[in-house]
Amino acid sequence: MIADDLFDLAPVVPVVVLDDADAAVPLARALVDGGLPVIEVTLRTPAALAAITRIAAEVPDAVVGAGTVVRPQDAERSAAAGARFLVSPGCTSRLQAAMAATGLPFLPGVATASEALALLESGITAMKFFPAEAAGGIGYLNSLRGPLPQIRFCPTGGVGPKNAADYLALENVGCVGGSWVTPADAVRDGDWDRVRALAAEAAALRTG
Ligand SMILES: O=C(O)C(=O)C[C@H](O)[C@H](O)COP(=O)(O)O
Repeated sequence: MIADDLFDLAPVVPVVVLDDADAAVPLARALVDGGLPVIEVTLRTPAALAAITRIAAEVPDAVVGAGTVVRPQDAERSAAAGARFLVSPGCTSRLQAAMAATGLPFLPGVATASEALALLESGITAMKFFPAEAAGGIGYLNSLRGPLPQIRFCPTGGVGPKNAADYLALENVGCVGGSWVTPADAVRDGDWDRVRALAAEAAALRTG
């Protein structure tokens, strides 16, 4: 799988923050059952790597990756834990090299045309656009399409049920990411029915 393939698996990538690795498997099952097999577990909590390992081992239909990859060692550790893709909020040359060295597909974060151009020089055409709403939103992404039609983005940051369909309608958007599918209280309370329902709504966003 290359990074561009991630875009074809699901319209929405849930961005998950897990404090308890025991919640990882039921959470992932709820997302897969709802129709969202691609799951980004952020490395924001000590439980994250264990959560990735458990999902990779126990939920075969899920494609679990690591988010918030910000240091070169995060890339190696995520790969060792079983992550199948990597996502970073921004990128540096060291971080790019470390992510590439894992052999995994990765979505490096960009917020400007220059950052996108720097990655394009390495042949990278799939990127995260972060923080999507704060960095210019739909208008900005649409403006990038003229000079950079070969790049497809996963906008994340401020994307939710109100604007996700509008992002997905852009030709240079492959999928969107966001935390709204896995609200903190639902995860804390183990309300997997709610997560499954939110995932089903999100999975239905891609109209064609
Ligand atoms: O953790 C990372 O690697 C990030 O880059 C940030 C997340 O993707 C966004 O914080 C999700 O944004 P919301 O959907 O607005 O909550």
